[in-house]
Amino acid sequence: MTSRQAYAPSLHLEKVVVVRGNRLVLSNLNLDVSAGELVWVRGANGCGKSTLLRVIAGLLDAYSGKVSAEGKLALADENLALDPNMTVGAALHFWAHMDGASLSDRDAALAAMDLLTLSEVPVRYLSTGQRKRASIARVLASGCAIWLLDEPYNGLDSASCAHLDKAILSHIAAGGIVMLAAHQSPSINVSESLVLDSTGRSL
Ligand SMILES: Nc1ncnc2c1ncn2[C@@H]1O[C@H](COP(=O)(O)OP(=O)(O)OP(=O)(O)O)[C@@H](O)[C@H]1O
Repeated sequence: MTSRQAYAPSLHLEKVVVVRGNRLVLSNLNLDVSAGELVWVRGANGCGKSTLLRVIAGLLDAYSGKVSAEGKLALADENLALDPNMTVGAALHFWAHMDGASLSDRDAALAAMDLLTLSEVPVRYLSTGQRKRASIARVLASGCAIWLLDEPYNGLDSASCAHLDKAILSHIAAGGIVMLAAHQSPSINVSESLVLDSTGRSL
């Protein structure tokens, strides 16, 4: 988290219900997350982990209930929001600029995800793991207080997993919030584990 955040971030979900297609995906979900917390969202395929992050990010509407966030949010999911025809450095700078972040924030994010040597490479040439690292770097460069990371470890080698762990630890130590959806237990300590069951309830 950067010094631009002048107040403590928080997330609050109250009786959130989400319907997708004709299916109840999240059912009466309550959640409170405070500054400095890492929440691991887990559960079986299709239980609603990605849906939850997208609802918090404001990309999907809840059918009912309340979602409120103090602080700016950044989401990294399977959709790579980087222009394939730009270089990695330019694509990340574009988003950092949109988020009100600086070139040095972008450079710090590139360094954190070990992408400096790929800065001049077009996004379309990246391998799967490199694309994932670039997607995470976009969140790191955003300066947002609340990170929503959907399966961020998928496709990463062990060195990149360690880079990501370090970035998450540093973000929560600085008072940020991380919501992390993953099937595997993160190797760093989580503050809370939110387990969704197949009917979208938290266990
Ligand atoms: N666009 C959509 N329209 C209708 N239903 C959808 C849509 N997208 C997802 N769903 C359904 O919503 C449910 C939750 O999907 P979601 O992607 O949130 O699950 P998940 O827990 O992230 O799964 P996984 O572990 O496989 O990534 C699934 O039953 C899925 O089929």
